[in-house]
Amino acid sequence: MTAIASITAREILDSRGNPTVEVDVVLTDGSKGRAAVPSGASTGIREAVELRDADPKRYGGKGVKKAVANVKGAIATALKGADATNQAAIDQTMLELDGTENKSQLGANAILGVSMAVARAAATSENLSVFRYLGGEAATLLPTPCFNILNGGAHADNSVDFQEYKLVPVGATSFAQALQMGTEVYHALKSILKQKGYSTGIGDEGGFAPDLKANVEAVELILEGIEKAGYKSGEELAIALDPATSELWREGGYYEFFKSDQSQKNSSQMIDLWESWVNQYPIISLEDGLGEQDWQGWQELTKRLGDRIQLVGDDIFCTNPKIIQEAIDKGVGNASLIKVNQIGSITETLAAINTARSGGYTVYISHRSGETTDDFIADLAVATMAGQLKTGAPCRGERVAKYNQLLRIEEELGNKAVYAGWQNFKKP
Ligand SMILES: C=C(OP(=O)(O)O)C(=O)O
Ligand SMILES: [Mg+2]
Repeated sequence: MTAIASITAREILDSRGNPTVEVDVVLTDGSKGRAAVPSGASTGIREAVELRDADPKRYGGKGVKKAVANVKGAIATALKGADATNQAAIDQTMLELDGTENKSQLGANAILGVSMAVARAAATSENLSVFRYLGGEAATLLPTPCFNILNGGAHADNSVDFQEYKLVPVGATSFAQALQMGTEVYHALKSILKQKGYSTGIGDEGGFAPDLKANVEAVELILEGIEKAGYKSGEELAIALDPATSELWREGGYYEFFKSDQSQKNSSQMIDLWESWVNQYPIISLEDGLGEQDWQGWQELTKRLGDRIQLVGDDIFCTNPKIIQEAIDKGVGNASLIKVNQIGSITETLAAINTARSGGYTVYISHRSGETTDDFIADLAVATMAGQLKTGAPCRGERVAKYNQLLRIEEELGNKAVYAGWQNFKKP
């Protein structure tokens, strides 16, 4: 047994300039683990609680001193001497100490920071990479990266209603090649935007954030970028979308395109829109195509498009095993996004993945729009053999930290490494 000797924490900044929690764990054999917690902007209503101080004099009420104090106080005391290699017991101790359904007592940001830092320290103690420590010998699958190269919605101050237009290098033969392909198209897109007189300023996840004339123009520009970079769309690179439509949902039960033309659509008109896009373009994955409030619409969407493309639940599932099970039972979606801070511990994240898989759903590991250079999710994607990961554009330090870690993992695996490519997707 390798016991926890000490746990400390501090308030640091994330990529949006908001405070977040960083945790340091030291074991009795001297092994260390550090982790930092991400933060979303377009959050699901049923996510675990991110504890913030609400003191308007510090960071506009966004400080995390309380969460930090909870790590240094109650959590550090409860876990001192605990076996760091028993992740399930570590996480269970924190859940019991918190005692709430949504982690509102200690904060999901406090609990998750410790959960990840303990896993890192335990991996170090066993002289293993994190992906190997969590995934064992079987963990050889490198995820297909989904590069969010055009940002809209809550992640950019532009005219685009939909949040993420992602490039998926399904036809690559290795992760390194996928990264190269995605990056080449990213640069090609930049020159196309410049040529057309659009801004090349970027949004929260490093994708470009131009003021386009229509939401669909983003898809067409990306297809142009693929061609300009010398690749074939639909074969070598395809498109994944996260319109994050919970943000567009209004009380009256309709969707409002409030950034572009103020037009409205009901649920079935939204499904028609997606169907027409899927008919026209090489779209292989659609996340939050309808809002978290629209379960009935989701059932219809799944009936209409579930055989053709991946339908990912993010806001609607919140990485919560109970909600994922409900979705499986009701025929809602066919894939689950997995965000560690939506549920707030590593053990529960793994449970969410197992639940999704038990219903035949694919799993898709994800960053948050507010990130740090912590690269834990790169290892998690390989450890769980998820086969797909999104962590923004191939640009900005906090995004490339994850992609670069996957290059290192691929190198460590050598000829055992397998690139997921098309594995989770249907060809358009
Ligand atoms: C990454 C996302 O954004 P956020 O972190 O803002 O929820 C998302 O919606 O998938
Ligand atoms: Mg999403």
